[in-house]
Amino acid sequence: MCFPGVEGQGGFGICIEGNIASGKTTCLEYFSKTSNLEVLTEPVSKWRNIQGHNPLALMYQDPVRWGLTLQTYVQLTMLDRHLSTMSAPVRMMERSIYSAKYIFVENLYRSGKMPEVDFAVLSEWFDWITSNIDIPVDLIVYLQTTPQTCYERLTQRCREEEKVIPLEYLETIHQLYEDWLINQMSFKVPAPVLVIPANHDLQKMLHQYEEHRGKILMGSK
Ligand SMILES: Nc1ncnc2c1ncn2[C@@H]1O[C@H](COP(=O)(O)OP(=O)(O)O)[C@@H](O)[C@H]1O
Ligand SMILES: Cc1cn([C@H]2C[C@H](O)[C@@H](COP(=O)(O)O)O2)c(=O)[nH]c1=O
Repeated sequence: MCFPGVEGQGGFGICIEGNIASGKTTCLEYFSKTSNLEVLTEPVSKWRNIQGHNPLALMYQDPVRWGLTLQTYVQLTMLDRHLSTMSAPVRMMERSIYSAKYIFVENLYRSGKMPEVDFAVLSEWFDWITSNIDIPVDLIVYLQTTPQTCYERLTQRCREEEKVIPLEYLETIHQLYEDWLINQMSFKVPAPVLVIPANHDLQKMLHQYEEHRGKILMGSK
């Protein structure tokens, strides 16, 4: 049994990856003005409100109790994003089901904040999904920042749930991303990776996006 994903729809799928507050949404906003390209932002609003509950806030308050709850919902909503019908030949999506598992679930588990049984359940779900459902990603764009830059941007963005995040948390997430996408020594990387240095100010970032536009969209031609 294998269900078709984006590829089955004949499209080209790009995932924008990076640490919390690295500038992914800003990047997507910029590319959203491109014709024949659809942009799918992360479903954070769903993670902040499922039938009146806020699993994102609960996870930050008590990760041991609520990590599984949040990550189960993240996995479902990411899968839903990957499998949704394409409205343009190129899709640019914020993060992926892969980073949810390889970065955030992995971090909860390794830091001792996710019980082994919760990790086992999530891992079996993830393995089942990725072996039975075609979730093709054609290109990963990694916005590479320092944790310090993200900390400053996160503080400036001031999302209520994230006020408890210390710099060390962003350092750990950063290292997990580097081991996955740069050193390629932790988990299988599902697509070629284009690295864009992303510590620069907004103007320079937009300039870089223009410079990289060809490389990002080329594979879709
Ligand atoms: N290059 C940049 N320089 C300074 N601030 C930025 C830059 N890119 C984004 N920001 C700001 O940083 C915060 C986080 O950016 P955002 O795009 O929401 O990141 P992400 O989607 O990766 O969490 C926002 O307040 C945004 O306006
Ligand atoms: C994918 C994923 C995200 N989160 C958390 C991390 C952040 O607080 C938000 C996402 O915001 P960003 O600015 O787009 O990075 O959600 C999480 O806890 N678990 C996950 O799998």
